[in-house]
Amino acid sequence: MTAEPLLRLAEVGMRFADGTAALHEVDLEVSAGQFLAVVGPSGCGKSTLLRLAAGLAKPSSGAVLRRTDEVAYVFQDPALLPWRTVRANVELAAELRGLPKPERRRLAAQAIELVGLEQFAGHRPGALSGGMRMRVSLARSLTLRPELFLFDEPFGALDEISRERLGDEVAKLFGARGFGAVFVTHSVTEAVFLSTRVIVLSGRPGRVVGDFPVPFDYPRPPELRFDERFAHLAGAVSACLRGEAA
Ligand SMILES: Nc1ncnc2c1ncn2[C@@H]1O[C@H](COP(=O)(O)OP(=O)(O)OP(=O)(O)O)[C@@H](O)[C@H]1O
Repeated sequence: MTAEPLLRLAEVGMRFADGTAALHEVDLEVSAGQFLAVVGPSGCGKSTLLRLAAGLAKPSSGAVLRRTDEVAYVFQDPALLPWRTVRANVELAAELRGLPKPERRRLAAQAIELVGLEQFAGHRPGALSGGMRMRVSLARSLTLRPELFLFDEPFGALDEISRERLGDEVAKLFGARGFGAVFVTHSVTEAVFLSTRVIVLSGRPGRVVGDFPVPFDYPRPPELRFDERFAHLAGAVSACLRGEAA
């Protein structure tokens, strides 16, 4: 199986105009059905890496090759319109694409069901918890059936329980849809729980210092987080992040 990768970064370096070097010779690949988690110290260039992957910036050296335009970018701010209901917010992406109303409705209803918000479809964002708002944001990106998801620390502002629940949701969606994903996080547990592979970046300029395949099958039960093999792998990723030899 040699599926053409959806995204490939080849020896990517990034140096900003002010001289700040953010990334150094980063190589990575993501194909459909691969969920790549990226961890690294603060300021090591993780968001920069996602911006390059999305085509929002050009690398100063190396190449970014993306085989799809069907990309969803999910970040910490759910960016919902407060005056619109959950349903109307979820419909927004399809609306901006110019899809006819019945099609938008259908896609939105499907996505709302996928993230378990059916009972709240008529509510406005102000009446929802932070975790629920994030679910609305996820549902909105799901309507366009993206091939590649780019997540920039999407659950960083949530409490631990909401964060784990959303992690469970994302793992479920990935198991069902099999998109390609790059997920930036500060949480090693989140990285291991969600991904098929964890990449560890060094301090700035970020370069790949660890690459850990994650062997657990999907669907992943929440209790996996307490499994001994899980703890062992998370421990190895943490040690790498702290700069200890594996
Ligand atoms: N447009 C820019 N011009 C100059 N420097 C920048 C620019 N954007 C980012 N940087 C710097 O590049 C480095 C990497 O930033 P980036 O936001 O990618 O890091 P990060 O790993 O996502 O950080 P965090 O984990 O804290 O969110 C930082 O030192 C940042 O200050």
